[in-house]
Amino acid sequence: MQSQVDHKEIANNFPDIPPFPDDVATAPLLRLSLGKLLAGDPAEYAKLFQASTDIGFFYLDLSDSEQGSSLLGDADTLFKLGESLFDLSLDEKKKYDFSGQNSYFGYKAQGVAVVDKQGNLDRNEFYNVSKDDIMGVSNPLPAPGVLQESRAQLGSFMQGSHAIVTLILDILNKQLSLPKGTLPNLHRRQAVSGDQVRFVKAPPQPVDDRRTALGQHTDFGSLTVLFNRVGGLQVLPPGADTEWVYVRPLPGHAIVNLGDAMVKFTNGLFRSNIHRVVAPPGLQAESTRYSLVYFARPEDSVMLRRLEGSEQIPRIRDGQVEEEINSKDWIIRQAFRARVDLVDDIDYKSAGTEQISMKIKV
Ligand SMILES: O=C(O)CCC(=O)C(=O)O
Ligand SMILES: [Fe+2]
Repeated sequence: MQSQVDHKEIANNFPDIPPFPDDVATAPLLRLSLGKLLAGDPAEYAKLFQASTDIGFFYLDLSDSEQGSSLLGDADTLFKLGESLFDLSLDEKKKYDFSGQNSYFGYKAQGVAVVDKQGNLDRNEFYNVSKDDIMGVSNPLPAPGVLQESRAQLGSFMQGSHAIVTLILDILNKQLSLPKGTLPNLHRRQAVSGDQVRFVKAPPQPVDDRRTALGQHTDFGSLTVLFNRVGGLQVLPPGADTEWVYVRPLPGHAIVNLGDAMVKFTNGLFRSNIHRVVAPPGLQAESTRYSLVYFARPEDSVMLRRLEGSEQIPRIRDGQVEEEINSKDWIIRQAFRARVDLVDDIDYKSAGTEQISMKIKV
């Protein structure tokens, strides 16, 4: 199993946020250094590969390189922007709900998705901003003034996040001995894709009714770069009879996880781990939880199937059938599967690629 994060070397908690409790079970995620990855450190490359196959989640220390520090600064700016964005009235925000037009960009109100088998509804709101819109790859969508005024900041955050995604894809490409550029070339920044920034807000929950805020899921793209300050994110580690454990937010770090596309590209060698968001633990339960995400997804037309050209990627087994689906269709299907307002056949539990990930039974 992986080494425990050493909390002593690094700041334990975020200023102005109640401490994350020490008495809850946390995921022993590997902690990688962006500085070392940028420097081409072989041991760090090996850790990246291990994290990608074992659990598909890791911490990335952004504080030890200029590139990372600049992204941390952009994330700070967007956390503030997220607060003003969600402070708009519900009527105003609902003007930017484009789900009726089969688009996952824009606003998602609280309480539209089923989170568990009892049929309880979600307890968080989202705003998804398209990378293509901000980068000028597609026509701009209507957006509230606070976002219109912040296009430069959004662009800077997207560029910084995408650069990290490209670095990680490039390293994994090398580790897999795939033909040069295979993975990065499926995720070009100027190509049409479902890449997006997501702002998330979850209000404190009533003391006697604390429930799942965001239902269990695997991310459906390639790589997710997540900024958390208040706890609540949980992962279900691989293996039989495992239990949900928290991912402790670490100052100066992003939480990075692999999505379904990486599982499909590697026929189950890499893992897209199931996760969810519950009420924050301990004293943090009284806090409003904001989080900030960059989702990198394959370009829209990319078919989500095993990549050719690597001996390390397991072959398609006899009788195994690969679904014929491109990135765009996969994302729409997964994004809307639990929406009471959009689909008749609710699938709250969709395991994404769990069935082809090699190390778990759900
Ligand atoms: O808010 C978080 O910490 C996680 C959000 C998440 O998993 C998602 O939006 O896919
Ligand atoms: Fe997620």
